[in-house]
Amino acid sequence: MDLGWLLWTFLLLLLPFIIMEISSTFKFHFKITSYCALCLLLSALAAPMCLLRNGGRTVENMRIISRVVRTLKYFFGIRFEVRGLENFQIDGPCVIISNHQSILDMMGLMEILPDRCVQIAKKELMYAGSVGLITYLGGVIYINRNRTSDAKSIMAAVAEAMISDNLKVWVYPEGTRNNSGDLLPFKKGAFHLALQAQVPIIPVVYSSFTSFYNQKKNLFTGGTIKVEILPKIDTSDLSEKDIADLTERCHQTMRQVFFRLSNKPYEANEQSNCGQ
Ligand SMILES: CCCCCCCCCCCCCC(=O)SCCNC(=O)CCNC(=O)[C@H](O)C(C)(C)COP(=O)(O)OP(=O)(O)OC[C@H]1O[C@@H](n2cnc3c(N)ncnc32)[C@H](O)[C@@H]1OP(=O)(O)O
Ligand SMILES: CCCCCCCC/C=C\CCCCCCCC(=O)OC[C@@H](O)COP(=O)(O)O
Repeated sequence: MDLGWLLWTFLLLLLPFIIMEISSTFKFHFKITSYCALCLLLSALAAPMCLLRNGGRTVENMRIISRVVRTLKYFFGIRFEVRGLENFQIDGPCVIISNHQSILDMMGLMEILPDRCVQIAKKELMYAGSVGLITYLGGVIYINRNRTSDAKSIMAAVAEAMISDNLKVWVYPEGTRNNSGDLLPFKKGAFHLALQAQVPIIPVVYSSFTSFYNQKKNLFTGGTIKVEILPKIDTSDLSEKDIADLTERCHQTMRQVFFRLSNKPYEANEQSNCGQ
């Protein structure tokens, strides 16, 4: 057999794998594009409802937004198993911290969002068309992650608003999306905020998406997300010097729960979270 035939046979054998790869890449991008398109569409539908009902930018709009966003999961075969909802039943403000894996997190966020709760988001989200508009109408607080001093002064103002307006604030302490199957070290903003406002912290953990959503493997199928709302952590006896410790404690607790919910054996983390 000459070399040409050998090459053609080899290519022919590879063809099914090439087709499978192209079709899975296509399917993945199609699903992600549909997700973004649906977010834009639902936001465009929710915006007039918010304006008609509440007139402008207010946390009250979050009720409408969460009801609308909760329909998204049916399009993508996502189910939620929620435990610990009773831990949200506290009077007054608190800081809620949770892990952040992907843009799909908006479904998990809205699935359990308590009343009078706004989120901290990167300012770039403001420019995401109708999604930006709906975040503005819902009272989302924007921060510039490239300017620590600006972010800090905004957080200080948020601490005051939490008390005066009885707000809960949802922060992703990893500071960015992370779909690695582990938690990133936590930034300290959420913990400063809780101490400045003298309010408790409620950790929320979502199980790993990697079995049904993985950008690197072009994987996006339906799946079940386990969610656990943990008991509140009191901060009333703590001061600035305890922040590193508190951050580390929350990180460790959430990491343990994350591994348990994701059915993965717990791997002790040698690296300290402090000073990150
Ligand atoms: C249908 C469509 C859907 C609709 C969806 C609607 C909902 C939308 C939901 C949207 C969801 C969107 C989700 C998203 O967009 S996630 C991305 C945006 N969110 C975040 O980044 C939140 C988490 N980040 C932080 O908390 C950071 O700490 C910030 C951003 C505040 C600063 O980060 P930075 O990297 O710049 O600095 P650093 O953390 O290394 O800290 C540096 C030093 O400063 C000290 N320090 C920090 N903070 C404070 C403070 N407050 N007072 C006094 N000091 C403070 C700190 O101790 C440290 O000092 P030292 O300890 O080393 O000495
Ligand atoms: C006319 C302008 C049109 C702009 C179109 C923009 C398209 C965007 C459309 C839909 C996006 C739906 C996503 C829902 C909200 C996702 C919030 C989110 O997850 O933000 C990521 C942020 O937490 C962390 O960002 P990085 O991981 O640091 O990066």
